[in-house]
Amino acid sequence: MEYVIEMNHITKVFPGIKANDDITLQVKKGEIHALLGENGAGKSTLMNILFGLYQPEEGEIKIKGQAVKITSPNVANDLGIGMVHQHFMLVHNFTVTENIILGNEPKKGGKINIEDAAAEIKKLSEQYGLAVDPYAKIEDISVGMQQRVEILKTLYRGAEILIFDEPTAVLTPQEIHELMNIMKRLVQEGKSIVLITHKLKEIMEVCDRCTIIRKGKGIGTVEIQNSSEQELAELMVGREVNFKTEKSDAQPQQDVLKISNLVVHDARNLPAVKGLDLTVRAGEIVGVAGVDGNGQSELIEAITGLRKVESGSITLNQKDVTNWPTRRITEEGVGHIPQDRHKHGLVLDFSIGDNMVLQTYYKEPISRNGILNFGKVYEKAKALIEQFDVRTPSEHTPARALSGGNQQKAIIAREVDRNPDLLIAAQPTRGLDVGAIEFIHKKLVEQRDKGKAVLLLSLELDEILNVSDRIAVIYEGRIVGIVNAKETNEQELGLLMAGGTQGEKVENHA
Ligand SMILES: Nc1ncnc2c1ncn2[C@@H]1O[C@H](COP(=O)(O)OP(=O)(O)OP(=O)(O)O)[C@@H](O)[C@H]1O
Repeated sequence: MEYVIEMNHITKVFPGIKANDDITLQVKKGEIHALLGENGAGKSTLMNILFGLYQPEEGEIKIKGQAVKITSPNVANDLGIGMVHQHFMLVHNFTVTENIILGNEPKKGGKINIEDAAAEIKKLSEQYGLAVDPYAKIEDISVGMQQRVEILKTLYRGAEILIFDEPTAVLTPQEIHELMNIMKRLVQEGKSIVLITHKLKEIMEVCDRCTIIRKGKGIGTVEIQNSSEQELAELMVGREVNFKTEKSDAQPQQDVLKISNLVVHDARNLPAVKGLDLTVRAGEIVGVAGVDGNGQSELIEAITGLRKVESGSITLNQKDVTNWPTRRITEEGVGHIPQDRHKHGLVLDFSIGDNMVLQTYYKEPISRNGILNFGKVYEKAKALIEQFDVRTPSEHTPARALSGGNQQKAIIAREVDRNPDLLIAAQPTRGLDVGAIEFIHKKLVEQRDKGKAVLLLSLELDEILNVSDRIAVIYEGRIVGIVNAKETNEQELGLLMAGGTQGEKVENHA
């Protein structure tokens, strides 16, 4: 059998951790090969080695049977390896074409020839079903289209092997569906794909084989047609995983959050939240379901004091907190697991310990008489790392060096530990592995059972249905329906999310 990629017995050590410990990955030509593992298992490290960003301490790499040394991404490109990163690397005020040819410009008489490039891009986009407008500016196109530009960039450079690093984490369900079709088309046309994803459904849908790694070690490779979601989850985590969150019926009490007729503008100063009403009570989890871009981000930013409220009101425990500064809102009892963990969740250059006390560093017992007690900071951090299973060499490690999923666990640890009256969780499990998702869902339910109010925002309907007690559907900046989670299903929610009207059996608590 011809392998396009052979990574044999790869070992890579970082200070304090063996990120890859004798891992072997063999990818056949024309297959979609999944790389699966818990957060911090070492998937990105292995792919960064393949793309020339890191050098392994041990092991060999063969591309199409030839032993190679991939010393930089340029060498990887020359070997026909392309990488579609999770965080896109595009210049926002350049056009699609300008981005694709950047560093690889076709020249005619010393001048860059944009027309030729655009024609070539059009040809590639038709061949692989990657709809883009070559002359559109990146800042004006959707996230899904930006990703297609990243894919085209690799194809334009002649990639035969494409690495996708959690490509669906940032996409809407519709865009995910399109991406799955694009991947199928790419392999039909002879390309080979390595797909890093935590979503087992996606693996079952498009992949041929799957290599599993656990804590830096290779566990094995399975044929997808002979496997199941349950088996993959168990191989990855090393124990049985429960996909369904166990919980008793909610016992809701008094109103904690009450939002009335709220109007909030977006970054372009256009109305994004347009007269929204919503109540979350102590002892319940309210899920907000909706297609991305219907005012969810602006709603959370308004509640947490990150964005101005134009009109309407937000009350917390009967106190009007509309347009209060963020710190006062936090002190009033709001915890926030933000959507964008890099922008609003962590200071990446601070240690994980320092990040654990971002909102409490100036208070007792972390500080006394204005003096920070580092012993207390690290004692607290150590306890949270242990309790929330944050995989890090130590509490002194900079947040930046943690894997994406472990950064998220650190934020959740900090926010849940403060035991806020209202916990806002926005996409709390994005990028997390199934074992960690199970754990986080349990934590949300625990908060609820302690009599706290939980507001969950998620684009994953599975998550909304699994965790919430009531579900509020947001559409064009308003709550268009509130349903009991036990009495609804994906179809009904999908209809409401698309602006449909609410059926008879819907209760109304807004
Ligand atoms: N540049 C680095 N310096 C130090 N440690 C690192 C570095 N990059 C990764 N690590 C560590 O290596 C381990 C593997 O990380 P890696 O990012 O490969 O995991 P992953 O499987 O991709 O995780 P996730 O699914 O959460 O993205 C982690 O413990 C991480 O903290």
